[in-house]
Amino acid sequence: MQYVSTRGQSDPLSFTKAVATGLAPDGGLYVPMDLPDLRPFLKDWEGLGYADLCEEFFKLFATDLDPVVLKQCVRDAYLDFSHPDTAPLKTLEKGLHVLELFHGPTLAFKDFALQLLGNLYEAQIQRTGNPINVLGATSGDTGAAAIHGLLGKEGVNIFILYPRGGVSALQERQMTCTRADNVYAIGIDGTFDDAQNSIKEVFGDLEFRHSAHLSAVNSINLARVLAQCVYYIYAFFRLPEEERENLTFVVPTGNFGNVLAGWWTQKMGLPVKGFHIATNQNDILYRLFTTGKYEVHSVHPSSAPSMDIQIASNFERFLYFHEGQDPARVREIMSQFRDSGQYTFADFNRDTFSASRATDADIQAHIRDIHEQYGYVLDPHTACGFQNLPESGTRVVLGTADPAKFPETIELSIGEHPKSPRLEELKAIEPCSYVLEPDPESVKKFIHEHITS
Ligand SMILES: Cc1ncc(COP(=O)(O)O)c(C=O)c1O
Ligand SMILES: N[C@@H](CCOP(=O)(O)O)C(=O)O
Repeated sequence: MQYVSTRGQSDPLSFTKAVATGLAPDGGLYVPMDLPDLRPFLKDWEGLGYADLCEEFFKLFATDLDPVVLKQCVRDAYLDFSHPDTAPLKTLEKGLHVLELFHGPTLAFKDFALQLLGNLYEAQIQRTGNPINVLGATSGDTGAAAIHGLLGKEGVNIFILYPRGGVSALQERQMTCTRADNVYAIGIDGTFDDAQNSIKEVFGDLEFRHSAHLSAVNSINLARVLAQCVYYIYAFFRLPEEERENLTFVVPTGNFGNVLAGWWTQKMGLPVKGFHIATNQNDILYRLFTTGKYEVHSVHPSSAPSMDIQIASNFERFLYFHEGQDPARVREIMSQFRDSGQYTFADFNRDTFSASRATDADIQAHIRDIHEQYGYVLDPHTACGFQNLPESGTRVVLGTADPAKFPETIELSIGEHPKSPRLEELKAIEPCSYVLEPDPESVKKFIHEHITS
């Protein structure tokens, strides 16, 4: 399987090369040259455990990776998940389920891909003999999961930029209380978008990228999106047969990586009716999917802070398919968007997507209502999924984080203060963090100083 850039001006690469490269040299994102047809495999995959399913899925994509290495990477990735089902489906009532994706080591759905990516990077280091320096931007969860996925691995430094004051206190502790001397959690005065733009520019400096052996952990990295495809297939098989028709996945959305992964599985033949994009008050994707206009507004901090994002990087992967896999069109649209902060589609095809936006008041109301109705506690991101929930068919809401990461909002909503032992133990550790301007030159200087010292 080969991977091409959405902007069409970089050479196609194999899986291992595309994963190692992260952002394509032309600034685009890697996508499979062709999405494979999963339908011939689905019957055999039903009943597989999570790791086995993940391995079978990746065999179709990681075609240049030694199958023994792939097996080991996948096996190890899901060992530290605390639930025997890895991604359990919690039924609230017939036709309404929460897919709990927060039983991994950092209590958010990012663990599904980042534990695996950490192992793929370790295998890369062993294969090439080169160290890697990982650079990422986070609004809270990616940073924690990336750090955990790479902690203790030989030959790795981890640089994570996050908005100071823009992540929850416990998310910040997950990044700053590691006691590891190869982890650099860097607070910036700016938004997640500023951090993401800045690291994209750093990756765009190809000379620096190569000399510093930089690797990406955000969902610009193809392996992230592929790993996130697996739980949609797994969830489908966990539904009773009569609930598999008319299935909508409801996906709390920020950087568009999670819902894109689901949409790809549908394009590959998983029989899903549609996807519901659930944003918080930072609603660029809601506005796009309801009006056809993609326009940046400023970010307003919300009680679902990991989704305080305006410039959704995986929108470009959707755009590539929306524009008939025409990289020239992608370049034209992305360039206009970059210059003016907006793009209006004359003929926007929203495919099988619907969308909603939730304010902070809505988030609290959903946490309260679902608790009252079902005795179930939602985290604030998952709560966004209950806004304008599609009324018919089967709805599977993706539970993207453990409520214990956001105890203040839960307390305000239902008067309970959820706790998790994994988070409580961080409170005894002295945090270690750095502060930087979110400009690419400062980031490069910081990385250079710390990898050469
Ligand atoms: C808890 C949580 N929910 C939802 C999202 C949205 O996922 P995505 O950025 O892939 O759209 C994120 C991160 O963005 C998150 O951390
Ligand atoms: N919500 C994310 C934002 C980064 O998204 P990614 O999927 O591109 O890594 C976070 O928690 O950091």
